[in-house]
Amino acid sequence: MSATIIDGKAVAQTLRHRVAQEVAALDRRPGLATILVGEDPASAIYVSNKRKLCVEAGMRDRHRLLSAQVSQAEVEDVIDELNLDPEVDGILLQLPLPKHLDAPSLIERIDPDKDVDGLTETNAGRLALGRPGLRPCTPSGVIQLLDSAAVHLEGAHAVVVGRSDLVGRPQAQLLLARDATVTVCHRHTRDLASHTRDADIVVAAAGVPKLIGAEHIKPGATVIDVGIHRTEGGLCGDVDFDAVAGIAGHITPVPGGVGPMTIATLLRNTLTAANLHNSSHRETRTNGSGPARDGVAVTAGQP
Ligand SMILES: NC(=O)C1=CN([C@@H]2O[C@H](COP(=O)(O)OP(=O)(O)OC[C@H]3O[C@@H](n4cnc5c(N)ncnc54)[C@H](OP(=O)(O)O)[C@@H]3O)[C@@H](O)[C@H]2O)C=CC1
Ligand SMILES: Nc1nc(=O)c2c([nH]1)NC[C@@H]1CN(c3ccc(C(=O)N[C@@H](CCC(=O)O)C(=O)O)cc3)C=[N+]21
Repeated sequence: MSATIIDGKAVAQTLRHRVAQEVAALDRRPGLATILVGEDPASAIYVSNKRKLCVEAGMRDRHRLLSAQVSQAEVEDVIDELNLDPEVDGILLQLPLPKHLDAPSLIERIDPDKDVDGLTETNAGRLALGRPGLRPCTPSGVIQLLDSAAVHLEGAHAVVVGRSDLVGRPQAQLLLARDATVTVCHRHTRDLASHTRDADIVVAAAGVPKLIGAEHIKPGATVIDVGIHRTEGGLCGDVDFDAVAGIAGHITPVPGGVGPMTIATLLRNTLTAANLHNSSHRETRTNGSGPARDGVAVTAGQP
């Protein structure tokens, strides 16, 4: 094995520690609300991890567990209530939702300034236009991992495998915002390996176990594995780690790579949202002009 392993667990811990320090200095504790519909065991584990780390960072934890049979209107009511709750700064609607629910319209119902997943049309639009806003946690965490390993992004050829709303598409936009030359691959891509083999950076987010093998990677390239699969042999990603680690320059493991960064970034986004709410509250008190609605105080190029 020649690749340097990017330790997502360690980078995530550093970020969570930084968030906790900032939270401790605030007058008001930021609050994160998680909504879980149904009993999918993997989703339940993710949400409980998010809640545990939220409390560890000194934030307020709100949780709504809804039955798998809940109606669209009932979920809408929960979102409306959390949108109005001044103690809630961030709302996370865990995906996927049961098939009878209309996920896009529920996501769209979340107040964009509480949308810590960065999935509303407003925040997706802000990202597409390079404006400040809340960014999706996983792709934003990937950028932070690349930065932690001092991987050069400007002018690099980055190939993103996948174009989902949650990962691939925002990942491509974040890399573009950092001046990478970006190729996006998907199910209709002909000859995937011909694209990835040319890449300085490959971000694998296809949801296919061990899709990316040695034949897909240029020697010395950076390989980021977003995929997570539970198999009989334990967790694995979209990358065949053992095969690729012999060729890549940098590689993220599964577990211990992107996953922990997703949660740490969720906490950072909740802090960002709280700072926004605190400053708009102050403005309301001082000049009575109402809450600032012009976006979130982070710079456009940041993850
Ligand atoms: N570590 C973490 O924090 C997170 C991990 N994940 C994991 O990441 C993976 C991707 O998640 P998500 O984006 O939500 O998944 P989706 O299923 O929503 O999207 C998968 C994307 O990959 C593309 N794709 C599928 N098969 C291939 C293929 N053979 N070649 C090229 N492209 C392909 C699809 O193309 P098309 O659009 O044409 O259908 C689609 O755009 C999953 O394993 C998921 O569990 C997800 C979120 C967070
Ligand atoms: N609205 C929404 N936002 C999400 O961000 C979201 C979602 N829905 N639905 C599901 C995916 C998946 N996801 C993960 C989060 C943490 C780990 C994680 O911490 N993984 C650990 C391992 C944990 C384990 O043992 O499974 C690791 O990779 O080291 C993985 C995956 C967030 N997602």
